[in-house]
Order: sequence, then C-alpha cells, then structure tokens
Amino acid sequence: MSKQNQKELKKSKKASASKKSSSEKLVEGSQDIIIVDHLSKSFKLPTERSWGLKQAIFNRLKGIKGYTKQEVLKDISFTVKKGEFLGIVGRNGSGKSTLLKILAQIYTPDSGSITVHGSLVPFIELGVGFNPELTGRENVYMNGAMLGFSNEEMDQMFDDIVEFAELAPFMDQKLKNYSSGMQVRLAFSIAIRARGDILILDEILAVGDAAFQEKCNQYFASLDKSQTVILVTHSMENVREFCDRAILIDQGKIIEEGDPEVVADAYLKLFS
Ligand SMILES: Nc1ncnc2c1ncn2[C@@H]1O[C@H](COP(=O)(O)OP(=O)(O)OP(=O)(O)O)[C@@H](O)[C@H]1O
Repeated sequence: MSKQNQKELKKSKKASASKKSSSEKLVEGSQDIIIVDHLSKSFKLPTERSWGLKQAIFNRLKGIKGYTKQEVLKDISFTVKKGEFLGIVGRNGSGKSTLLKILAQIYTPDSGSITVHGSLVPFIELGVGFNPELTGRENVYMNGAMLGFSNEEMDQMFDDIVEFAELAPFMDQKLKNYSSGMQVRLAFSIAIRARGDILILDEILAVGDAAFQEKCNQYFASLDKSQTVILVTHSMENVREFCDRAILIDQGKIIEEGDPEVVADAYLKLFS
C-alpha cells in the first residue's frame, strides 16, 4: 500500500475511534439499543438576497435574514429494541435520510438526543468512506478501518466480503471504474460482514440489480435476533416481509408507528 494510502487509513482510523467513543453510551441490562428523544432538525437555506459580501453586510445592518429555515424533523421520539428490524418509510423529502444521518452522527440535531447502546454500521450514502482513486481492495481496507477494524481483522473478512459482492475479478481496479451498482455491492458487503450491533441501511440498495437485491433479501431473511437493522425503504413488500415494526414519517413528524402491515397501508394511503 502506498504512503498516501497508509496516511488515509490512519486518518480514517482516528475518525472512527472518536466516533465510537461518542456513540457508545452503554447501559447495562437495557433492551433498548437506540433511544431517540424529542429530536428536531432544521436546515438554513440561503436566499437570493444573501448573495455576495456587500449584500450580506447590507442585510446584517438592516436586520434582514439571508436565509430561510426549513424544519425537517419535528420532535421525533422512538426506541429500537435489540434484534429488532425497524422500517422507516415516508414520501420523498419527509426527513428519513436526515434522521439516519443524525443516528450515524453525520448531522447534529438542533434539539433532543440520541442514545446508542452498541456499535453502529451506517450504509447511507454511496461514496461515503470510499476513495475513487484507490482500488476495490484498498477501499475494503479503508472502509473497514473507518468502521474500526484492524488490517488483520480485515484480512480475515476480505474473501467473504468479495465473495458476497461477487466482485473478485475487479478488486485490483480503481473504484472510479466501477459502476454505481458495483460500488453499492461492495459497500453493502462490507457493511454486513462488519457485523456491528446495529446496521443502518438507506434506500441505496435499490441501485443493485435484481440478482443482488434478491441476495440482500435472502440476507435479511436469514438474520437472527443478534442483529438490529434500521431500513429506510419505499418498498412496502420489504416492510411487510422483513420488518418487525415500522415508522411512517410525514413532513418531519411520525404519523404512524407499529405493525408493519398497518404502517405500509398508511404509507400507501398517502398517495391515494
Ligand atoms: N444538507 C442539507 N441542507 C439543506 N437541506 C437539506 C439537507 N439535507 C436534506 N435537506 C432537506 O431536508 C428535507 C428532507 O430530506 P431527506 O433527504 O431527509 O428526505 P427523505 O425522506 O430521505 O427523502 P427521499 O425519500 O427522497 O430520500 C428535504 O426537503 C431536503 O431538501
């Protein structure tokens, strides 16, 4: 591995160590593995009137705000039990990915808190943790390091990861030459082989082809209760088949929660 790559590995290991220490707040004997308590998040969106330094100074003097505030999550509370498969559903733009990013400590909430009892493996956005200039092999090691695994641990997992992704012939090619579906396969294989306590999955799986989606579905069906999964999806088939419980978010609020059948019906009603 080149010096530059070793440097990158070191950096990502550091990042992962600090991430772990802040997310792992262990409470003995608790069955709730995630507790989300009165969480709210908004984004400031710059308006045309904020363009340029002159305008910004003028706005400030006049007391004009150069942005509008968009409330994306409003007072969200829920818990996830150890071993539970939780589905999160909602229309485009309802706040699901933002919620996952707060869970994964990519975003900080405006108010409220999140407590996570265990290690969390996020699989949220394609490209996060991947370097297009490195080979598939190097990216596996780098991604593993970001999740807190040593080189030796990754050596043990490597063949298994490549086999699940079905990408053996491509491991020494640069990632920038992979299709987006191939990248998803590699990232998903790393995420599931990493066996964190909690696996967080965004809709991104939909990028994989039919055979890979089927493989993912088989993986979901094979899960025992040692793995907690949070899945954001628009597939009510997946919600009904795999989820123990589901949450429907609309305009940043939970509007239905509980039985996957009931939540899936409520989701479909939004469009009728
Ligand atoms: N970094 C950001 N800056 C500003 N606005 C953002 C940011 N991230 C998300 N938003 C806004 O927050 C709202 C919710 O977005 P989010 O991605 O959480 O929705 P979603 O439910 O995951 O949607 P989809 O089903 O389309 O993936 C959207 O209006 C989006 O434009």
